[in-house]
Amino acid sequence: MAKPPTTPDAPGVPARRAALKLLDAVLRQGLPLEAALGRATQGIERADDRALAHAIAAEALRRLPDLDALIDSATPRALPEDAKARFALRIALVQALSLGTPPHAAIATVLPLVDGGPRKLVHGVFGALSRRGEQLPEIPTLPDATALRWHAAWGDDVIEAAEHAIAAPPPLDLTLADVGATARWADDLGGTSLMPGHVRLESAHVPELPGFEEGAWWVQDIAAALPARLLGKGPGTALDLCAAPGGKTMQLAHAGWQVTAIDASEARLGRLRDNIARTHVTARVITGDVLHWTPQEPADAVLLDAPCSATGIFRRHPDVLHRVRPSVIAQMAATQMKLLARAAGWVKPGGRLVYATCSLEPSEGERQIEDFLSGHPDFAIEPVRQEELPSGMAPEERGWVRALPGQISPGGNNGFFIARLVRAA
Ligand SMILES: C[S@@+](CC[C@H](N)C(=O)[O-])C[C@H]1O[C@@H](n2cnc3c(N)ncnc32)[C@H](O)[C@@H]1O
Repeated sequence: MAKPPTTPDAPGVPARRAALKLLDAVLRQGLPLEAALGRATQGIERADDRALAHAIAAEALRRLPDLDALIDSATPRALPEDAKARFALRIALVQALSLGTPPHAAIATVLPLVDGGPRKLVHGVFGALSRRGEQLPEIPTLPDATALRWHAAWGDDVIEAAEHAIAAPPPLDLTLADVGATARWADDLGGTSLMPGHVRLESAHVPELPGFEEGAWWVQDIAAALPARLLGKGPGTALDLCAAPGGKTMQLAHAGWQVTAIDASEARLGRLRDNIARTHVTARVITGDVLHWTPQEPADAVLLDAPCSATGIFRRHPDVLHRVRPSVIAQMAATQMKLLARAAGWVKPGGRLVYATCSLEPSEGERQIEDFLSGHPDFAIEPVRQEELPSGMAPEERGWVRALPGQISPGGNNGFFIARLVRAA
Protein backbone atom coordinates (compact mmCIF):
# COMPACT_ATOMS: atom_id res chain seq x y z
CA MET A 1 0.00 0.00 0.00
CA ALA A 2 1.32 3.44 -0.92
CA LYS A 3 2.31 5.61 2.04
CA PRO A 4 0.02 8.62 2.58
CA PRO A 5 1.74 11.85 1.46
CA THR A 6 3.36 13.72 4.34
CA THR A 7 2.80 17.45 4.67
CA PRO A 8 6.06 19.38 4.85
CA ASP A 9 6.77 21.05 8.18
CA ALA A 10 5.96 24.76 8.49
CA PRO A 11 8.98 27.06 8.90
CA GLY A 12 10.46 26.81 12.39
CA VAL A 13 9.05 23.36 13.07
CA PRO A 14 12.07 21.27 11.89
CA ALA A 15 14.34 22.97 14.45
CA ARG A 16 11.86 22.15 17.26
CA ARG A 17 11.47 18.59 15.96
CA ALA A 18 15.26 18.24 16.11
CA ALA A 19 15.31 19.74 19.63
CA LEU A 20 12.82 17.07 20.68
CA LYS A 21 15.01 14.35 19.19
CA LEU A 22 18.00 15.78 21.05
CA LEU A 23 16.19 15.77 24.39
CA ASP A 24 15.05 12.24 23.72
CA ALA A 25 18.62 11.14 22.88
CA VAL A 26 19.98 12.58 26.14
CA LEU A 27 17.16 11.81 28.55
CA ARG A 28 15.91 8.47 27.26
CA GLN A 29 18.94 7.01 25.49
CA GLY A 30 21.64 8.50 27.75
CA LEU A 31 23.67 9.93 24.83
CA PRO A 32 25.85 13.04 25.09
CA LEU A 33 24.11 16.03 23.49
CA GLU A 34 27.01 16.71 21.11
CA ALA A 35 27.07 13.08 19.98
CA ALA A 36 23.37 13.20 19.13
CA LEU A 37 23.53 16.43 17.12
CA GLY A 38 24.42 15.01 13.69
CA ARG A 39 21.60 12.50 13.62
CA ALA A 40 18.95 14.73 15.20
CA THR A 41 19.55 17.57 12.75
CA GLN A 42 19.91 15.37 9.67
CA GLY A 43 18.05 16.91 6.73
CA ILE A 44 18.00 20.42 8.22
CA GLU A 45 19.82 22.48 5.65
CA ARG A 46 20.15 25.84 7.36
CA ALA A 47 22.99 26.12 9.86
CA ASP A 48 21.00 28.60 11.97
CA ASP A 49 18.13 26.08 12.32
CA ARG A 50 20.61 23.41 13.46
CA ALA A 51 22.11 25.89 15.91
CA LEU A 52 18.62 26.79 17.17
CA ALA A 53 17.77 23.12 17.81
CA HIS A 54 21.02 22.76 19.78
CA ALA A 55 20.40 25.95 21.76
CA ILE A 56 16.83 24.95 22.67
CA ALA A 57 17.89 21.48 23.81
CA ALA A 58 20.88 22.75 25.81
CA GLU A 59 18.81 25.42 27.53
CA ALA A 60 16.02 22.92 28.29
CA LEU A 61 18.61 20.62 29.91
CA ARG A 62 19.99 23.51 31.96
CA ARG A 63 16.48 24.41 33.17
CA LEU A 64 14.85 20.96 33.21
CA PRO A 65 13.85 20.63 36.90
CA ASP A 66 12.32 24.13 36.87
CA LEU A 67 10.47 23.51 33.60
CA ASP A 68 9.12 20.24 34.98
CA ALA A 69 7.99 21.91 38.19
CA LEU A 70 5.97 24.40 36.13
CA ILE A 71 4.49 21.65 33.96
CA ASP A 72 3.55 19.60 37.04
CA SER A 73 1.90 22.63 38.63
CA ALA A 74 -0.50 22.90 35.68
CA THR A 75 -1.42 19.27 34.96
CA PRO A 76 -4.14 17.56 36.97
CA ARG A 77 -2.26 14.22 36.81
CA ALA A 78 1.53 14.12 36.57
CA LEU A 79 2.66 13.43 33.01
CA PRO A 80 5.05 10.47 32.73
CA GLU A 81 8.71 11.52 32.52
CA ASP A 82 8.97 10.23 28.98
CA ALA A 83 5.60 11.48 27.66
CA LYS A 84 5.94 13.30 24.35
CA ALA A 85 3.65 16.02 25.69
CA ARG A 86 6.16 16.73 28.50
CA PHE A 87 9.00 16.96 25.97
CA ALA A 88 6.97 19.31 23.77
CA LEU A 89 6.03 21.51 26.74
CA ARG A 90 9.65 21.73 27.88
CA ILE A 91 10.61 22.95 24.40
CA ALA A 92 7.80 25.50 24.16
CA LEU A 93 8.29 26.81 27.70
CA VAL A 94 12.06 27.13 27.59
CA GLN A 95 11.80 29.20 24.46
CA ALA A 96 9.14 31.51 25.84
CA LEU A 97 10.64 31.85 29.33
CA SER A 98 14.37 31.72 28.73
CA LEU A 99 15.25 32.20 25.07
CA GLY A 100 13.06 35.23 24.33
CA THR A 101 10.85 33.55 21.71
CA PRO A 102 7.40 35.22 21.54
CA PRO A 103 4.92 32.84 23.26
CA HIS A 104 2.69 32.47 20.18
CA ALA A 105 5.68 31.37 18.09
CA ALA A 106 6.98 29.09 20.85
CA ILE A 107 3.71 27.15 21.01
CA ALA A 108 2.81 27.28 17.30
CA THR A 109 6.09 25.62 16.31
CA VAL A 110 5.75 22.90 18.95
CA LEU A 111 2.12 21.83 18.50
CA PRO A 112 2.83 20.02 15.19
CA LEU A 113 5.15 17.69 17.15
CA VAL A 114 2.23 16.12 19.03
CA ASP A 115 -1.11 14.69 17.91
CA GLY A 116 -4.61 14.27 19.25
CA GLY A 117 -5.24 14.43 23.02
CA PRO A 118 -1.63 15.26 23.94
CA ARG A 119 -1.75 18.21 21.52
CA LYS A 120 -4.78 19.63 23.36
CA LEU A 121 -3.02 19.06 26.67
CA VAL A 122 0.15 20.85 25.54
CA HIS A 123 -1.89 23.77 24.26
CA GLY A 124 -3.92 23.95 27.47
CA VAL A 125 -0.96 23.70 29.87
CA PHE A 126 1.10 26.25 27.94
CA GLY A 127 -1.89 28.64 27.87
CA ALA A 128 -2.57 28.22 31.60
CA LEU A 129 1.07 28.88 32.53
CA SER A 130 1.20 31.92 30.22
CA ARG A 131 -1.98 33.38 31.76
CA ARG A 132 -0.53 32.88 35.23
CA GLY A 133 2.52 34.88 34.09
CA GLU A 134 4.84 32.14 35.31
CA GLN A 135 8.61 32.71 35.14
CA LEU A 136 11.60 30.48 35.69
CA PRO A 137 13.62 31.14 38.86
CA GLU A 138 16.67 33.32 38.35
CA ILE A 139 18.99 30.58 39.62
CA PRO A 140 18.35 27.16 38.04
CA THR A 141 17.75 24.09 40.21
CA LEU A 142 19.99 21.03 39.83
CA PRO A 143 18.32 17.68 39.12
CA ASP A 144 17.66 15.81 42.40
CA ALA A 145 19.93 12.84 41.74
CA THR A 146 22.91 15.03 40.84
CA ALA A 147 22.30 17.39 43.75
CA LEU A 148 22.11 14.47 46.19
CA ARG A 149 25.33 12.94 44.88
CA TRP A 150 27.28 16.21 44.93
CA HIS A 151 25.82 17.12 48.28
CA ALA A 152 27.12 13.88 49.77
CA ALA A 153 30.55 14.48 48.23
CA TRP A 154 31.01 18.24 48.65
CA GLY A 155 28.21 19.78 50.72
CA ASP A 156 25.73 22.64 50.40
CA ASP A 157 28.10 25.35 49.22
CA VAL A 158 29.06 23.41 46.12
CA ILE A 159 25.42 22.80 45.21
CA GLU A 160 24.76 26.52 45.49
CA ALA A 161 27.87 27.35 43.46
CA ALA A 162 26.93 24.81 40.78
CA GLU A 163 23.41 26.26 40.50
CA HIS A 164 24.82 29.77 40.16
CA ALA A 165 27.30 28.44 37.60
CA ILE A 166 24.50 27.36 35.25
CA ALA A 167 22.63 30.65 35.64
CA ALA A 168 24.96 32.51 33.28
CA PRO A 169 27.07 31.53 30.28
CA PRO A 170 30.64 30.63 31.32
CA PRO A 171 33.46 32.97 30.33
CA LEU A 172 35.99 32.12 27.65
CA ASP A 173 39.40 31.11 29.02
CA LEU A 174 42.43 31.17 26.74
CA THR A 175 45.83 29.51 27.22
CA LEU A 176 48.70 31.45 25.69
CA ALA A 177 51.51 29.87 23.70
CA ASP A 178 53.94 32.40 25.12
CA VAL A 179 53.54 32.69 28.90
CA GLY A 180 55.91 35.67 28.87
CA ALA A 181 53.46 37.68 26.76
CA THR A 182 50.53 37.40 29.22
CA ALA A 183 50.19 41.13 29.98
CA ARG A 184 50.33 42.06 26.29
CA TRP A 185 47.64 39.53 25.28
CA ALA A 186 45.38 40.44 28.19
CA ASP A 187 45.59 44.02 26.95
CA ASP A 188 45.20 43.27 23.22
CA LEU A 189 42.23 40.97 23.84
CA GLY A 190 40.62 43.22 26.45
CA GLY A 191 40.58 40.38 29.00
CA THR A 192 41.78 39.63 32.50
CA SER A 193 44.63 37.29 33.39
CA LEU A 194 44.16 35.05 36.43
CA MET A 195 47.55 33.33 36.16
CA PRO A 196 50.57 33.56 33.86
CA GLY A 197 49.71 32.19 30.43
CA HIS A 198 45.97 32.72 30.93
CA VAL A 199 43.47 35.33 29.68
CA ARG A 200 39.76 35.37 30.48
CA LEU A 201 37.16 37.05 28.24
CA GLU A 202 33.44 37.37 28.89
CA SER A 203 32.58 35.91 25.51
CA ALA A 204 33.68 36.32 21.91
CA HIS A 205 33.56 34.90 18.44
CA VAL A 206 36.80 32.96 18.68
CA PRO A 207 38.09 32.95 15.05
CA GLU A 208 37.74 36.73 14.86
CA LEU A 209 39.88 37.49 17.91
CA PRO A 210 43.41 38.82 17.43
CA GLY A 211 45.98 36.06 17.71
CA PHE A 212 43.71 33.18 16.68
CA GLU A 213 44.97 32.79 13.11
CA GLU A 214 48.59 33.11 14.13
CA GLY A 215 48.13 30.48 16.86
CA ALA A 216 49.04 32.71 19.81
CA TRP A 217 46.47 31.00 22.09
CA TRP A 218 43.76 28.35 22.27
CA VAL A 219 40.52 27.98 24.20
CA GLN A 220 40.92 25.98 27.43
CA ASP A 221 39.14 26.29 30.76
CA ILE A 222 41.41 27.56 33.51
CA ALA A 223 41.13 24.32 35.52
CA ALA A 224 41.78 22.22 32.40
CA ALA A 225 45.01 24.15 31.88
CA LEU A 226 46.46 23.00 35.21
CA PRO A 227 47.38 19.31 34.59
CA ALA A 228 49.96 20.02 31.86
CA ARG A 229 51.38 22.99 33.80
CA LEU A 230 51.99 20.71 36.78
CA LEU A 231 54.42 18.63 34.72
CA GLY A 232 56.67 21.68 34.52
CA LYS A 233 59.00 22.49 31.65
CA GLY A 234 61.02 20.24 29.32
CA PRO A 235 63.41 19.25 27.90
CA GLY A 236 62.60 15.58 28.03
CA THR A 237 60.09 13.14 26.62
CA ALA A 238 56.39 13.41 27.46
CA LEU A 239 53.57 11.00 26.75
CA ASP A 240 50.19 12.70 26.42
CA LEU A 241 47.70 9.86 26.84
CA CYS A 242 44.09 10.47 25.73
CA ALA A 243 45.34 13.63 24.08
CA ALA A 244 42.71 14.80 21.61
CA PRO A 245 41.75 17.51 20.74
CA GLY A 246 45.16 18.53 22.00
CA GLY A 247 44.80 21.34 24.56
CA LYS A 248 47.40 19.71 26.78
CA THR A 249 49.59 18.53 23.88
CA MET A 250 49.98 22.17 22.85
CA GLN A 251 50.84 23.20 26.40
CA LEU A 252 53.45 20.46 26.78
CA ALA A 253 55.05 21.16 23.41
CA HIS A 254 55.17 24.91 24.11
CA ALA A 255 56.78 24.09 27.48
CA GLY A 256 59.67 22.40 25.68
CA TRP A 257 58.69 18.71 25.94
CA GLN A 258 59.16 16.27 23.08
CA VAL A 259 55.58 15.04 23.00
CA THR A 260 54.00 11.81 21.85
CA ALA A 261 50.22 12.27 21.76
CA ILE A 262 47.97 9.24 21.62
CA ASP A 263 44.21 8.95 21.41
CA ALA A 264 41.74 6.28 20.32
CA SER A 265 39.62 8.65 18.25
CA GLU A 266 40.91 9.38 14.75
CA ALA A 267 38.29 12.12 14.32
CA ARG A 268 39.40 13.92 17.48
CA LEU A 269 43.05 13.49 16.48
CA GLY A 270 42.21 15.37 13.26
CA ARG A 271 41.37 18.35 15.47
CA LEU A 272 44.59 17.81 17.44
CA ARG A 273 46.62 17.89 14.23
CA ASP A 274 44.90 21.14 13.16
CA ASN A 275 45.52 22.62 16.60
CA ILE A 276 49.22 21.85 16.75
CA ALA A 277 49.66 23.11 13.18
CA ARG A 278 47.87 26.39 14.00
CA THR A 279 49.98 26.94 17.12
CA HIS A 280 53.26 25.99 15.37
CA VAL A 281 54.36 23.06 17.53
CA THR A 282 55.13 19.48 16.67
CA ALA A 283 54.21 16.21 18.35
CA ARG A 284 54.32 12.58 17.34
CA VAL A 285 50.66 11.71 16.91
CA ILE A 286 49.47 8.12 17.30
CA THR A 287 46.00 6.66 16.89
CA GLY A 288 45.73 3.93 19.47
CA ASP A 289 43.97 2.50 22.48
CA VAL A 290 46.00 3.08 25.65
CA LEU A 291 44.60 -0.18 27.01
CA HIS A 292 46.47 -2.06 24.24
CA TRP A 293 49.18 0.22 22.83
CA THR A 294 52.62 0.25 24.44
CA PRO A 295 55.37 2.84 23.90
CA GLN A 296 58.83 1.76 22.79
CA GLU A 297 60.43 3.34 25.84
CA PRO A 298 59.37 5.01 29.09
CA ALA A 299 59.07 8.81 29.29
CA ASP A 300 60.24 11.53 31.66
CA ALA A 301 56.69 12.83 32.00
CA VAL A 302 53.35 11.11 31.49
CA LEU A 303 50.00 12.89 31.42
CA LEU A 304 46.84 10.83 31.68
CA ASP A 305 43.82 13.05 31.03
CA ALA A 306 41.52 10.11 31.40
CA PRO A 307 38.11 9.66 29.79
CA CYS A 308 35.53 10.30 32.50
CA SER A 309 31.90 11.10 33.24
CA ALA A 310 32.73 14.75 32.44
CA THR A 311 30.41 15.99 35.19
CA GLY A 312 32.88 18.82 35.87
CA ILE A 313 32.04 20.46 32.54
CA PHE A 314 28.31 20.75 33.21
CA ARG A 315 28.28 24.47 32.42
CA ARG A 316 28.93 23.92 28.70
CA HIS A 317 27.54 20.37 28.62
CA PRO A 318 24.38 20.36 30.75
CA ASP A 319 23.44 16.89 29.46
CA VAL A 320 25.85 15.41 32.02
CA LEU A 321 23.56 16.63 34.80
CA HIS A 322 20.90 14.21 33.59
CA ARG A 323 22.48 11.29 31.81
CA VAL A 324 25.41 10.49 34.12
CA ARG A 325 24.12 7.89 36.55
CA PRO A 326 26.06 5.86 39.15
CA SER A 327 26.47 2.99 36.66
CA VAL A 328 28.16 5.33 34.16
CA ILE A 329 30.49 6.66 36.85
CA ALA A 330 31.40 3.15 38.00
CA GLN A 331 32.13 2.07 34.43
CA MET A 332 34.38 5.09 33.83
CA ALA A 333 36.19 4.54 37.13
CA ALA A 334 36.94 0.93 36.19
CA THR A 335 38.47 2.06 32.87
CA GLN A 336 40.46 4.83 34.56
CA MET A 337 41.97 2.31 36.97
CA LYS A 338 43.23 0.18 34.06
CA LEU A 339 44.52 3.21 32.14
CA LEU A 340 46.35 4.54 35.20
CA ALA A 341 48.06 1.20 35.86
CA ARG A 342 49.32 1.11 32.26
CA ALA A 343 50.39 4.77 32.27
CA ALA A 344 52.39 4.19 35.48
CA GLY A 345 54.46 1.49 33.77
CA TRP A 346 55.64 4.05 31.18
CA VAL A 347 57.15 6.56 33.63
CA LYS A 348 60.96 6.56 33.90
CA PRO A 349 62.39 6.15 37.43
CA GLY A 350 62.40 9.67 38.89
CA GLY A 351 59.81 10.79 36.29
CA ARG A 352 56.43 12.41 36.86
CA LEU A 353 52.90 11.21 36.21
CA VAL A 354 49.92 13.56 36.25
CA TYR A 355 46.45 12.04 36.45
CA ALA A 356 43.45 14.25 35.70
CA THR A 357 39.71 13.98 35.11
CA CYS A 358 37.12 16.70 34.43
CA SER A 359 34.78 15.00 36.87
CA LEU A 360 33.13 16.00 40.12
CA GLU A 361 32.91 12.40 41.29
CA PRO A 362 35.38 11.29 44.01
CA SER A 363 35.48 7.76 42.55
CA GLU A 364 37.07 9.21 39.39
CA GLY A 365 39.53 11.34 41.37
CA GLU A 366 40.49 10.98 45.03
CA ARG A 367 39.48 7.29 45.34
CA GLN A 368 41.30 6.43 42.13
CA ILE A 369 44.60 7.84 43.41
CA GLU A 370 44.22 6.34 46.87
CA ASP A 371 43.71 2.89 45.32
CA PHE A 372 46.56 3.41 42.88
CA LEU A 373 49.02 4.39 45.62
CA SER A 374 48.14 1.41 47.74
CA GLY A 375 49.12 -0.91 44.87
CA HIS A 376 52.13 1.06 43.57
CA PRO A 377 54.62 1.66 46.38
CA ASP A 378 57.17 3.03 43.89
CA PHE A 379 54.95 6.11 43.37
CA ALA A 380 54.30 8.99 45.77
CA ILE A 381 52.34 12.20 45.54
CA GLU A 382 54.41 15.23 44.68
CA PRO A 383 52.30 17.87 46.43
CA VAL A 384 51.03 20.76 44.32
CA ARG A 385 52.15 24.10 45.72
CA GLN A 386 49.85 27.06 46.24
CA GLU A 387 51.89 29.24 43.87
CA GLU A 388 51.20 26.75 41.07
CA LEU A 389 47.45 27.46 41.26
CA PRO A 390 45.32 30.48 40.41
CA SER A 391 43.95 32.52 43.28
CA GLY A 392 40.78 30.90 44.67
CA MET A 393 42.13 27.35 44.39
CA ALA A 394 44.29 25.66 47.00
CA PRO A 395 45.94 22.23 47.09
CA GLU A 396 44.18 19.68 49.29
CA GLU A 397 45.90 18.32 52.37
CA ARG A 398 46.91 15.17 50.48
CA GLY A 399 48.72 17.31 47.91
CA TRP A 400 46.31 16.95 44.99
CA VAL A 401 43.97 19.53 43.46
CA ARG A 402 40.20 19.33 43.67
CA ALA A 403 38.66 22.06 41.50
CA LEU A 404 35.05 22.67 42.53
CA PRO A 405 32.47 24.99 40.95
CA GLY A 406 32.81 28.65 41.87
CA GLN A 407 36.31 28.54 43.37
CA ILE A 408 37.49 31.15 40.91
CA SER A 409 35.46 34.30 41.04
CA PRO A 410 34.11 35.98 39.01
CA GLY A 411 33.34 33.64 36.13
CA GLY A 412 33.91 30.28 37.82
CA ASN A 413 35.78 27.21 36.62
CA ASN A 414 35.18 23.64 35.55
CA GLY A 415 35.22 20.82 38.08
CA PHE A 416 38.46 18.85 37.88
CA PHE A 417 40.67 16.47 39.81
CA ILE A 418 44.46 16.54 39.36
CA ALA A 419 47.16 14.54 41.13
CA ARG A 420 50.89 14.75 40.46
CA LEU A 421 52.87 11.62 41.23
CA VAL A 422 56.56 10.90 41.10
CA ARG A 423 58.19 7.52 40.55
CA ALA A 424 61.05 6.60 42.87
CA ALA A 425 64.46 7.07 41.18
C1 LIG B 1 39.20 14.17 28.44
S1 LIG B 1 39.34 13.85 26.75
C2 LIG B 1 40.97 14.41 26.43
C3 LIG B 1 41.16 15.90 26.32
C4 LIG B 1 42.58 16.25 25.89
N1 LIG B 1 43.57 15.69 26.80
C5 LIG B 1 42.80 17.74 25.79
O1 LIG B 1 43.34 18.36 26.70
O2 LIG B 1 42.43 18.32 24.74
C6 LIG B 1 39.54 12.12 26.77
C7 LIG B 1 40.05 11.50 25.48
O3 LIG B 1 40.30 10.13 25.74
C8 LIG B 1 40.16 9.41 24.54
N2 LIG B 1 40.09 7.98 24.91
C9 LIG B 1 39.10 7.33 25.56
N3 LIG B 1 39.43 6.05 25.80
C10 LIG B 1 40.70 5.89 25.30
C11 LIG B 1 41.59 4.80 25.23
N4 LIG B 1 41.27 3.60 25.75
N5 LIG B 1 42.78 4.97 24.62
C12 LIG B 1 43.11 6.16 24.08
N6 LIG B 1 42.29 7.25 24.11
C13 LIG B 1 41.10 7.11 24.72
C14 LIG B 1 38.93 10.02 23.91
O4 LIG B 1 38.92 9.80 22.52
C15 LIG B 1 39.10 11.50 24.30
O5 LIG B 1 39.71 12.21 23.24
